[in-house]
Amino acid sequence: MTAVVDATDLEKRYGETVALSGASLSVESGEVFGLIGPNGAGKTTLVRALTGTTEPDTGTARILGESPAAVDRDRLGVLPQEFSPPARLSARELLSYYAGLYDDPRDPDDVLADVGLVDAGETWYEDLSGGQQRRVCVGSALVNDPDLLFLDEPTTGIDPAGRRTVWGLIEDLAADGTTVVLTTHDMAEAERLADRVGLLADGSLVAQGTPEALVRDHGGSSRLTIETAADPAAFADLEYPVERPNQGRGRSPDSAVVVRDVDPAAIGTVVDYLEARDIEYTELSWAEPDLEDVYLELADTTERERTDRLGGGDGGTGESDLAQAGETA
Ligand SMILES: Nc1ncnc2c1ncn2[C@@H]1O[C@H](COP(=O)(O)OP(=O)(O)OP(=O)(O)O)[C@@H](O)[C@H]1O
Repeated sequence: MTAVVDATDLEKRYGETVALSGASLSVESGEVFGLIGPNGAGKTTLVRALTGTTEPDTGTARILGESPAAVDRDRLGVLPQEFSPPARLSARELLSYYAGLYDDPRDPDDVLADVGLVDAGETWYEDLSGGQQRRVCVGSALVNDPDLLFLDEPTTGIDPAGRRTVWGLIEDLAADGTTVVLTTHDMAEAERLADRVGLLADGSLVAQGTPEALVRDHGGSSRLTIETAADPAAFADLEYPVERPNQGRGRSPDSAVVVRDVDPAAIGTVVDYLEARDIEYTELSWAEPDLEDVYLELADTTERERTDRLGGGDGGTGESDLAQAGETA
């Protein structure tokens, strides 16, 4: 297979801020590569360095076999995170306008249909909803039928049905051989669309792999979540590890405990334990580890490392985890 995106040791500073600190990645032809990571990790800067809109301080980047600034724009599609097209053009006019910039564009009406906006074709951009606007922007990155497509948070602000339209579109593009690099904060999106996922933290890729491999290597064990006001200390005699849920999962840590590593067949023993000790609970739910667990674990580990490096840490325990993650990358 041919590497369509090939970046080695990219570094980029903005004054004192280190946006990229040795980011390397390679994306093969026809792959969908998902880039995930916390706010400020460097995802947009990496996309900008790979698409020729910013120059890295050091390191090398090649896309479609050329330097990003030299690549034939007819072969490249880019949806930036911030994109504000002229407000007083209709959705159809905007797509026609962008189509006119290329030698052999797609029919704008087909693109309008692809992004699910046929009925809103005559509406001015400024009168579209936020999600519809984003869909027009996605369409504008597709009008030249690119071989390589960068989508920086394509579905932000799009409702669940619209998100599925965009997901289907990306799947169809990938099936036709388009190489896609996608940044997202939506772990379900990364897990569903990406052949491989790279986790960027603190300016470098700390782990890369298929979603399955990342979950296997870094996702930890299964979670049995018990909605209860009881303190984890009440579970001291339970034979499984017990912890508070991570706040990244949108739960108040005081309203639940998580029991790790319980086989589904053994859930009954945990229920017996709760009942024998009169521990009140409202709900039990069991889940396999997923990409969100990987994200929370590795992003948290990197943050602890960074804080320790800056001398403000509490001696966190993530060193060995990060070393392991580095080996994966
Ligand atoms: N043009 C710029 N000038 C100064 N600092 C910048 C610039 N662009 C990015 N940065 C800084 O570089 C770091 C990385 O930013 P970047 O936008 O690449 O992160 P990100 O991972 O895309 O974040 P988010 O998930 O919030 O979009 C941040 O600290 C940001 O403030």
